[in-house]
Amino acid sequence: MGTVVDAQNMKYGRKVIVVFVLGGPGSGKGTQCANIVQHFGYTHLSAGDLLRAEIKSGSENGTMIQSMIKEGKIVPSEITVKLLQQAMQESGNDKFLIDGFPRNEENRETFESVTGIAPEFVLFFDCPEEEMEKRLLSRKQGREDDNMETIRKRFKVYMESSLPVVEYYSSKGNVRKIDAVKQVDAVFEDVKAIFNSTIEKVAPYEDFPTSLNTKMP
Ligand SMILES: Nc1ncnc2c1ncn2[C@@H]1O[C@H](COP(=O)(O)OP(=O)(O)O)[C@@H](O)[C@H]1O
Ligand SMILES: Nc1ccn([C@@H]2O[C@H](COP(=O)(O)OP(=O)(O)O)[C@@H](O)[C@H]2O)c(=O)n1
Ligand SMILES: [Mg+2]
Repeated sequence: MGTVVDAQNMKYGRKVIVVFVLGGPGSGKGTQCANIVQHFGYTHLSAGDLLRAEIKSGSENGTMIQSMIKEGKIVPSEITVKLLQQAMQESGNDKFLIDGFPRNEENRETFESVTGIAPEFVLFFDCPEEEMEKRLLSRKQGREDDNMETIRKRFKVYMESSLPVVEYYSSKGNVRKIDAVKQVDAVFEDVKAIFNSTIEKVAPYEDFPTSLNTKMP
């Protein structure tokens, strides 16, 4: 029998592992998530990417989401949690990196109450604002929010609304903090050490390639 946490995290007939990946805009969340996927077999779900896909799909909420992103505001949790839940269900995987979420208390509470899932831990990329600003201004992904005016607003929202979420998990001893100002490879060395020591004691992804796309009975 599982522990209380196991029972809470039982979803779709299997135990679900969620790692929240947090850090300021431009701290390197997406970059490191791509590396973690390769090495540890997680499914990467970026809340921002899901919201941008929702805009592109022409959904009824698209216009509202687009204007909120342009203003650096946090989209109502009801929308974001629904998109995350759908993506988790469709993935067929049971290990998720949830990137850029929860970004405020409302995100955190809604996810917790709707899914009943508690994160295994929070991976927190700690990076000075001037480095994040430099990275965002040279990120060439054609994003409407990577301009100085919106970046300032995003930094303000990050300080006022997102950092308190990190503090919440920190007070529960559930945050793994990474020095994100280093080069990509050096950051990944630190990330790997965390995943190797925290979760992957059992076996690395490469040893069980067939287990990933099958739903457990
Ligand atoms: N450690 C790093 N050093 C320098 N540039 C980085 C580093 N990590 C990511 N980048 C670059 O900075 C930009 C923002 O990275 P990204 O992973 O998109 O951050 P986030 O998802 O946190 O906003 C991208 O252009 C990326 O290539
Ligand atoms: N949980 C979330 C995540 C992102 N977003 C919106 O999407 C924008 C971009 O988020 P992102 O995670 O892709 O941005 P980065 O931190 O990767 O630069 C945010 O500034 C918010 O406007 C949101 O409303 N709620
Ligand atoms: Mg990102």
